[in-house]
Amino acid sequence: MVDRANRPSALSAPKASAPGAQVDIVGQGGSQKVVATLSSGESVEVLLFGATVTSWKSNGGQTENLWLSEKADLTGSKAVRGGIPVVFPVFGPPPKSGHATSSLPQHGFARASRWDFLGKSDTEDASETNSVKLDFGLDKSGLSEDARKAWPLDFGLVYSVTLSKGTLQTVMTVRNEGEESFEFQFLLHSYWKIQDISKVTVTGLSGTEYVDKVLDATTHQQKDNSLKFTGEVDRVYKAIPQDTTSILEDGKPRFDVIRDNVKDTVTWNPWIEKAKAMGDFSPDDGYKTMVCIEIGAVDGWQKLEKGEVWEGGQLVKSLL
Ligand SMILES: O=P(O)(O)OC[C@H]1O[C@@H](O)[C@H](O)[C@@H](O)[C@@H]1O
Repeated sequence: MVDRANRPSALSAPKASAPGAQVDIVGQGGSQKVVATLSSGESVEVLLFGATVTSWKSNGGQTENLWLSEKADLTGSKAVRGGIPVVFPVFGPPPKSGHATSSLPQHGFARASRWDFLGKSDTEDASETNSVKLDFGLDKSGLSEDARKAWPLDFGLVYSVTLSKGTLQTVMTVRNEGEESFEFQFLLHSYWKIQDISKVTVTGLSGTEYVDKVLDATTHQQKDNSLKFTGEVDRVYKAIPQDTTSILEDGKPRFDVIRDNVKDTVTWNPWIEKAKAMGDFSPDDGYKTMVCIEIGAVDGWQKLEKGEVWEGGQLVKSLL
């Protein structure tokens, strides 16, 4: 699925421009975003702040696939509530002490840093003209002073967002550009837009162990092949053997989320009380129309030695 050999190196120049896609940079300051639209109408919007995908429309531009809070801060002051925030280099609250990420905020700095737009390019399949790849880059020089102090390592991230007719691919490349090795976690905190959470089932997790953060933070086993949402869910599924997790509505496939070189997936819905408690979550009953299926590498740590590169991400099919 992902051509590792042809990935751009961290912060390298983009390839030639893509035919058939309109790409614009719109807005000012912290609200600046890249908007790409295919000639067939599908579109994607990526806020430079956090390289957060805030909209993905398929079906000729008719179907919005991402949930975005009505109170999401889109000004570059705060991580976005909705879309696809990028979690790096730590997932959740960092280890209390003794780890290089310990002084970072929850979910790390990537979602709250301004990224560079590196450019648009053709996809790897030259015959597939109706698609466009957008590359975004972040390195040490793009961090706030606080984040740089908390994680003073030399790294280069390239995040590639590829829009095709019925799919969106989002892939991260992490490069160790320093002298010392470092450890990281990575997750794509994707908020999928659905019609009615009471009709949603998630499949493709059976037989997998998960940590239930709502129940008791201990490990359980997913016995059947369908996860339903009848209350708050916050689970970390680890080392999932199969590549695809599917979201069904009313028994009909809605999204296929395909992991690429990552093994873990978080399932999250805040439900009534937690949704109300979040100042930037709106409307209050918005939990009914979203489900987070978040692929990543969060069980333990990925280690990169000097000069090494890691890559992982997702391919998502919108099946409406
Ligand atoms: O409010 P935040 O930092 O965006 O996090 C939202 C949720 O993100 C999920 O990935 C975590 O598993 C939850 O525990 C957390 O509540």
